[in-house]
Amino acid sequence: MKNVLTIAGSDSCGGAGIQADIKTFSALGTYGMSVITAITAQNTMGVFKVTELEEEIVAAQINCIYEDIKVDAVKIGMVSNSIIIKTIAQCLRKHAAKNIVIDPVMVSKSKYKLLRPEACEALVSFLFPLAQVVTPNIPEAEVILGKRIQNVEHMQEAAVAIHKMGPANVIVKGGHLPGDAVDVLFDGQKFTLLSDVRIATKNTHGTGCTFSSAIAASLAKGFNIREAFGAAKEYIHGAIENSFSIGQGVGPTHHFYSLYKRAGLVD
Ligand SMILES: Nc1ncnc2c1ncn2[C@@H]1O[C@H](COP(=O)(O)OP(=O)(O)OP(=O)(O)O)[C@@H](O)[C@H]1O
Ligand SMILES: Cc1ncc(CO)c(N)n1
Repeated sequence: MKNVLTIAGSDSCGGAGIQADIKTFSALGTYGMSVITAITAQNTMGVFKVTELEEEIVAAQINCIYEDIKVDAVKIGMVSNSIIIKTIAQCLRKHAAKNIVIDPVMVSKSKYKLLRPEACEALVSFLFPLAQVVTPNIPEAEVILGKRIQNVEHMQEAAVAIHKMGPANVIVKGGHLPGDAVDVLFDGQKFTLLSDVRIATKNTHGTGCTFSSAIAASLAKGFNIREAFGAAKEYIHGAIENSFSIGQGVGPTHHFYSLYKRAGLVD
């Protein structure tokens, strides 16, 4: 069994954040662990309150895990302030953490700010250089670079520019552009583009969290970055295709659809 850690925020309605990450790790046959950075009160309609945790308890959670358990990959999601960002960077350096996947979460689908604007610089300068891969969506890449991204060519340029900020690989996700869902990987030398038909659904709560967690689980299993990208793209496609409506807003993706089908729990 490979062990995968998520360092992220808790999503009370279970569609994104820590909860989506652990479901993804489990569905992909890895053992999931968590370091919680913030507690969000959210549902399918929006984020209503956020409490950031103290950096001491974030550091203690990370140290506890690394001092006892071999961590095969770590995914970092919502980290809302620069003190917690610096603490995480320090702890991961101390433990020589490997296979670090950074999803630079900034704003929820409902437009709530999950990263303090003044902390963006810390995220880039302290965490990006530690990453095996960073996975910004289009609005995140636009904030990081201060530039509009309107097509696949712009996504490729953005991947090159973000690569210069220190990560070994960059995947710019195209979920926010119209048309097919095209994602761009840049490894410092060449591009890999993966494209899927866009699934017509409103239920895409947590797609970014799920995608980056699938990459982390795949890296933990020994896949190289291109293989991990392919496995994550396939996983997110199935999870969105089988997404469902709970509540009144944006519903979650489905992590265990193939297991449920085999067990006769769904049609
Ligand atoms: N409707 C869709 N159909 C197919 N693939 C999609 C769809 N929406 C997003 N994707 C894919 O899902 C993955 C996540 O991309 P997306 O841009 O939605 O992430 P995100 O905006 O970070 O998500 P979140 O809002 O949860 O943070 C990418 O591989 C993207 O191409
Ligand atoms: C805790 C958390 N992390 C990430 C997202 C992604 O938007 C969210 N909605 N909530």
